[in-house]
Amino acid sequence: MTLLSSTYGKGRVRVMRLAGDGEHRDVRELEVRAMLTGDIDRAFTEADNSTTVSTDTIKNVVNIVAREELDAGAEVFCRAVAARLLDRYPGMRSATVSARETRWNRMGIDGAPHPHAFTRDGNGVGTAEAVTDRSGGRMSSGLSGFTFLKATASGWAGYVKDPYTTIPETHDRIAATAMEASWGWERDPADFAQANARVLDAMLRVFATTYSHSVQDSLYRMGEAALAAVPEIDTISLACPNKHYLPVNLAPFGMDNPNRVFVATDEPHGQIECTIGR
Ligand SMILES: O=c1[nH]c(=O)c2[nH]c(=O)[nH]c2[nH]1
Repeated sequence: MTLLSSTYGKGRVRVMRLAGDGEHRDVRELEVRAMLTGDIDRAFTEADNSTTVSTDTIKNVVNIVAREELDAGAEVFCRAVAARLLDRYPGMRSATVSARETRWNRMGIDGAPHPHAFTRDGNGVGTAEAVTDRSGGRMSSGLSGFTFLKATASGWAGYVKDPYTTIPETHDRIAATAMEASWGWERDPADFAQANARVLDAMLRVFATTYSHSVQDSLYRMGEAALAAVPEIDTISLACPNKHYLPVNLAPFGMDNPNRVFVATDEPHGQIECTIGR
């Protein structure tokens, strides 16, 4: 038998960092996963742990870097953890460190930002990943489970019709999704958080302001807009369920339903995915 590949590390390392002083605080909450490859195979094949760093130690490295990097955004934090693991453990070949961010929005009280009270942003989580080996690395950022809809200006028509087809064409429907998006950095932007916000703004502007011929059509044009808006990214991947809202048949009650009453469904759902580059 042959061990074809191996990796290991620590998942779901939950770490909250506080920056600021006195009354004023910034909060950054991440769930981190740190995975290593390298000189680790004999732990799998020979029951020999002599080159294996404990996953408990990997968790400790996450917390140590957290103490040192109180102000770093998720991307810079992931890269710092990956770099520390490779610096500290010469037997390791690569480190892949990813994070999911719980975003805390500063409360506004009497119209003013509160110095240390926050509400949790319920729409999706931010993601970041640093993949680092001894010749360099690559970073990506993203959003997971970001949910949005438009109530008209969306249709589905002109598709293959055959004896198996039952869905009617429509030029007016609800389009809704919970988006998984990630974009790759060709170079660092001046500010990751601001650049990420521009990626999202560009995508939502296209979604909201243009007619959607399909989820496919919207995703491609949203990705194009993100690439145009942020020159530092070189790819963007989008994966979107088409969360169907199906018109309810009210004819048995003598009522029409010109796209006013729908049943909200989670399953089955269309699943539309693409990756766009320059
Ligand atoms: O935007 C859509 N894309 C599809 O591929 C599809 N298929 C379907 O039944 N409805 C839709 N809507």
